[in-house]
Amino acid sequence: MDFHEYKPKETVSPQRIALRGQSLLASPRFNKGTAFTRSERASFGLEGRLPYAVNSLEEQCDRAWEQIQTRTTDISKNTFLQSLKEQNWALYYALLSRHLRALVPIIYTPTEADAIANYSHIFRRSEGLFLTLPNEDKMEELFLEATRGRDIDLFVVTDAEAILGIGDQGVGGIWISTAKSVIYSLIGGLDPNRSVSVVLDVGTNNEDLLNDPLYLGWRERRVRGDIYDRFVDKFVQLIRKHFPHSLLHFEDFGIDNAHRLLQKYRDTHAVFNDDIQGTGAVTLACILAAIRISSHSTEHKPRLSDQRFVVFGAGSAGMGITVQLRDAMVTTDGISRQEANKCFWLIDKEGLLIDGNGGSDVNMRLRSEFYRTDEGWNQRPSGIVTLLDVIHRVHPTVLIGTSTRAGAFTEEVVRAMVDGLEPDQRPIILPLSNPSRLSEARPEDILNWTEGRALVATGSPFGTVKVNIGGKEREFVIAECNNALIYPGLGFGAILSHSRCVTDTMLVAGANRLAELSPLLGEVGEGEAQNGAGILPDIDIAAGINFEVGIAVAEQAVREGSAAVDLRIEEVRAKAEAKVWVPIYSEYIYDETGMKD
Ligand SMILES: NC(=O)c1ccc[n+]([C@@H]2O[C@H](COP(=O)([O-])OP(=O)(O)OC[C@H]3O[C@@H](n4cnc5c(N)ncnc54)[C@H](O)[C@@H]3O)[C@@H](O)[C@H]2O)c1
Ligand SMILES: O=C(O)C[C@H](O)C(=O)O
Ligand SMILES: [Mn+2]
Repeated sequence: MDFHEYKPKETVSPQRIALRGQSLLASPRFNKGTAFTRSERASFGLEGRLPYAVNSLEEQCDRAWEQIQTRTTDISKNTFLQSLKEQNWALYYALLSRHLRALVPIIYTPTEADAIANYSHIFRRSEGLFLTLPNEDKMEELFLEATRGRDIDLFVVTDAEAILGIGDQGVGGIWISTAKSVIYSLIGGLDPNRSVSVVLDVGTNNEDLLNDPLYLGWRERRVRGDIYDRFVDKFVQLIRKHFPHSLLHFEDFGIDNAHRLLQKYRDTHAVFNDDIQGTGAVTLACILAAIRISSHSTEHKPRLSDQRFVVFGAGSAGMGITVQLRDAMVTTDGISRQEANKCFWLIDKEGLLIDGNGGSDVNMRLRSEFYRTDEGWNQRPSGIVTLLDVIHRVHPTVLIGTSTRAGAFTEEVVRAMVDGLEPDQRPIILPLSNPSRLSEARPEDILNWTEGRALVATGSPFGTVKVNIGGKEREFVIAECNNALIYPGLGFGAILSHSRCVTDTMLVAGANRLAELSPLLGEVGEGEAQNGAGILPDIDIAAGINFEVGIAVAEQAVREGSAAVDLRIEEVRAKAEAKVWVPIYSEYIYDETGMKD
C-alpha cells in the first residue's frame, strides 16, 4: 500500500446555505474567500465584496504558502495559521495537508508549547469552550450554546495542569485542546464542525500567570478535592446526556487526576486519556516494530517479554507506557502479570523505584507493582539508585524517557547501554519528552555515540539526521513516537463504531496495525532493517496510516461487542470511507432554511 497516494475523496455533495454577504465571509466553516464561483457570488451577495478573479483551492494554498514563508519565526507562523483557521477551514486544512511535515510542528508540538505559554499576550480571538469554575451554575447553558444545532462526535478537554512538559498553563491550555482537535481532522478525518475543544478553568498554580496583569484566566489558585470533582463530573454528565455516542478525550491533566478520571469514567462512556493510553499505544507500536529488527540472534519471533525495559520518568506517560507494554506481554506472550512486571525498571526523581518511595496516590498504586524489592538494591549505602547504576547492572534493551529532564540520556548512559548488549543487538532508545528542548537526548548524539546502532524515535519532530560513521556520512530518519501518530485513528475507530467505551483490546488492535505499517519492516521483509528508515511511519503519510488504524479499532469494537451501532465487520471500511472529512469546497446553493453555522 502506498500511503503517499492516499486520497479519501474528491467531491462532496452540494450544500444548502442560509448565510449571505459579510456573514458568509465571516464564517470559517463556509467561507471560500476568492474561491467563490461567479454564480455563487451572484446568489450570495458577494460580487462587490471580493476582487474579481476566481481562484481554485490550489491557488489559494499557493498564496497562503507564499505568505507563510515571509514569516521568519515559528511562533509568527503559528499566529498566521491560527488566523487562517479563523477565516477559512477548508483552506487552512488543505494548506496543512499539503505541507504536513513542515506545518504540523508549527501548529502542534513543539511550537504550540510556546503559543500556550504566551497565550494571554498573543491572544487575538477566542476559540473553543471555556468552562470556568465561577460559572459552574450556568454550565449546561454555556454547553448547549456552544453545541447548539450540531452533532458532536468528539470533545477534547484539558484542565491545563500538565501541558506537555511545561506544566500548569491555566486558561492557555485551551490551545492544547484546539491543537489536538485539529490533528483529529487533519490526520484522523473527523469533521471539524463535529468536535468541541474545551478548557476547564479551575484556576492555576503558575505564579507567573497569577502575577501577570494580562492573564486571561480565572485568577485564583487551582481548586482541588470535592469542588474540582463536582465540576468535572458536571461536565462529563452533560456529555453523557446530550452526546452519548461521542468520544471524550482527556489531555494534559495533572498526573493524579489523569489516572483517577480515566478509571472513574472509562466504563460508562467512551473516554480516552491521550497521555496515558495514546502514548502507551504509540510506544507499544514503536517497540513492537523495533524488536523485529533489534536482535538478529534470537531464534524465535522476538517477544516483548524478552526485553528489559528502563522507563525514566514514571508519571502519566511513563506509567501509561509501562502498563500498556505489560498488558500486551500478558496477552501475547502468555506469561503471568507478575512475570511481565519483572521486565521493567522504573526510575523517577528519587532514583530506581525499589519500594514504597514517592508518587501521588493513584500513581503510587500503579507503580507499586513494579517495585524492584527483589534484587537487593536497597542494600546500597547511598540509598539512591541512578539511571547509570541501573544500566550497568540490568543491561536494558529498551530505554524510554518521559521525565521532562532534558539531556538525561548522557553519552555515558548511552555508551553504557550499548556496552551491556550483545554485539549484534541494537539498543532501542526513545527520548519522548516534549517539546524538543526537553528531549532526554538529541537523536544525532545518540546515533553518534552508538555509531548508528541505536534505534531511535522521539516525542518531538527531529526530521532526518546525518551521522558520520567510519568516515561515511549516513542519514537516519528519526520517527516521531508521538501520540498524534495514533490517537486520531483510535478516536476515529471509536467514533465510527459508536463504541460504548474505549477498551484495552481496541487500543492494542490499533497499536498492532500501526506496528505492521512500520517503514522498518514491509519492503525488505522481516528481520532486516531498511537502512536508516524511521521506526514509525512519517507524519506526511499519517492520514492514510491512521485510516488503517481506525479501521482496525472499529473492527475490534464490532468483534468484541463494544460497538453501539448495528455494523458488520465487512461494512467497516466502506463506512469509514464515507465518514472521512476532507478539506475541499462543495458547491453552495442559497436556501433560507439551509445551514447558518
Ligand atoms: N511522545 C509522546 O507522545 C508523549 C506523550 C505524553 C507525554 N509526553 C511527554 O512526557 C513528559 C512527561 O509527561 P507526563 O504527562 O508523563 O508528565 P508527569 O508529570 O505525569 O510525569 C513526569 C514524571 O517524570 C518525573 N521526573 C521529573 N524530573 C525527573 C528526573 N530528573 N529524573 C527522573 N524523573 C523525573 C516526575 O517526577 C514525574 O513522575 C512530558 O515532556 C510530555 O511532553 C510525550
Ligand atoms: O502533545 C504532544 O505532543 C504529545 C503529548 O500529548 C504530550 O503531552 O507531550
Ligand atoms: Mn499531552
